[in-house]
Amino acid sequence: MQKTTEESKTTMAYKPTKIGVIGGGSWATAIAKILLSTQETIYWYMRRQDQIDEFKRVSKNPSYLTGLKFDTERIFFTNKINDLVKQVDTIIFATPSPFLKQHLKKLRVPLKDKIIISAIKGIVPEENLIITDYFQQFYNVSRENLAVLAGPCHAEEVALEKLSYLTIACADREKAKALTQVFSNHYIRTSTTEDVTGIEYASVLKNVYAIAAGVCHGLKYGDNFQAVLMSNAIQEMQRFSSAIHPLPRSIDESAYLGDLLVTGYSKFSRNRTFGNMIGKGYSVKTAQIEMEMIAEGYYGVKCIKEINESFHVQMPIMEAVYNILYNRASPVLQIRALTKLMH
Ligand SMILES: NC(=O)C1=CN([C@@H]2O[C@H](COP(=O)(O)OP(=O)(O)OC[C@H]3O[C@@H](n4cnc5c(N)ncnc54)[C@H](OP(=O)(O)O)[C@@H]3O)[C@@H](O)[C@H]2O)C=CC1
Ligand SMILES: O=C(CO)COP(=O)(O)O
Repeated sequence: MQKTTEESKTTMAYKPTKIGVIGGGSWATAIAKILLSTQETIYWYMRRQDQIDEFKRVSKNPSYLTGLKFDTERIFFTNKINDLVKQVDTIIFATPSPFLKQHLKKLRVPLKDKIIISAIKGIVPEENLIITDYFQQFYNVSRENLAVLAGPCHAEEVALEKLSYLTIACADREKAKALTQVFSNHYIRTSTTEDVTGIEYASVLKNVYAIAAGVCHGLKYGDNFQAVLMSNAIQEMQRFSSAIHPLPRSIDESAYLGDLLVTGYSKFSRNRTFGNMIGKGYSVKTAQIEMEMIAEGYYGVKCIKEINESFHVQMPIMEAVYNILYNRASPVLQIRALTKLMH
């Protein structure tokens, strides 16, 4: 009897072997590169067959991280989400949040027995749910089978193999540990945490604060003010996280503060770039069209604003970004008002 229990424990231990990536943008491409350093083969869903055909022809993603060469013999591409889900035990979602439902709409294969990893730093619009809550409520995936990939890590630096640190958040420590093996190589170090919810909200908020940093830069505020803005941003993040998911956490760890800093300061940040354009006088629409990539904070700020209507956390930076992006408020006046609240 004892032996049977031990045996079943062994067979139940999670070992990711068939891993699928969902998404065709920069982050999905960087994740695929990391995975191919630890796995023989991967499965990869992209929405457009023409992109897949071109990828196979030139051995590169034709639109994102175009300097990266791939051994396409080791990649099973598909533009049919069901085909990918059927094949794999572990699925990494790396699409921008506003398009997630568009892909899931076509799904007929159940997800409940898969390990789902969200690499998305956004919230599902309309439902206003963080990604793990969405999969739990709408796809019946248990907490233990849901993980988040977080940390300060720009796809462009992964492409260049610059040393980066990732964090896997999962309620099940053993699964998190198993996943660190998948995401660790000579330029990526990976650690674990159980604060799934806190990390997800922090990953959304840092995008909003990076937009604020960009707006200020575009308005010609200097590094001195940006440092004050970032200090106030981490306090705002701490207040919100404590209200929405009270848990002892060290907000100065790299998945929270580190990600805020890299997104607020890096030239690679889409959110900062977007904010910078707004500060320089571009309209929201024009900035979005010119960027050609997705600034998640644009969508995130609306969701956080709506969620915060039930929590009433004092969030002046988030409010200023919301007013600029959704109420056509003047960036000059909004940031000037914000400077009076910073300390
Ligand atoms: N880039 C990074 O360094 C990091 C990004 N992330 C997160 O990863 C997620 C994905 O971002 P990222 O890879 O940067 O995004 P990108 O801006 O690089 O890629 C955009 C993706 O969205 C798709 N897309 C664009 N328009 C539409 C549309 N109308 N309908 C459906 N799909 C569309 C594109 O598909 P197509 O090419 O077919 O148009 C492409 O796959 C985000 O949540 C982001 O916060 C997290 C960590 C790092
Ligand atoms: O999350 C990121 C870095 O950790 C990417 O941020 P951007 O989407 O602003 O480029």
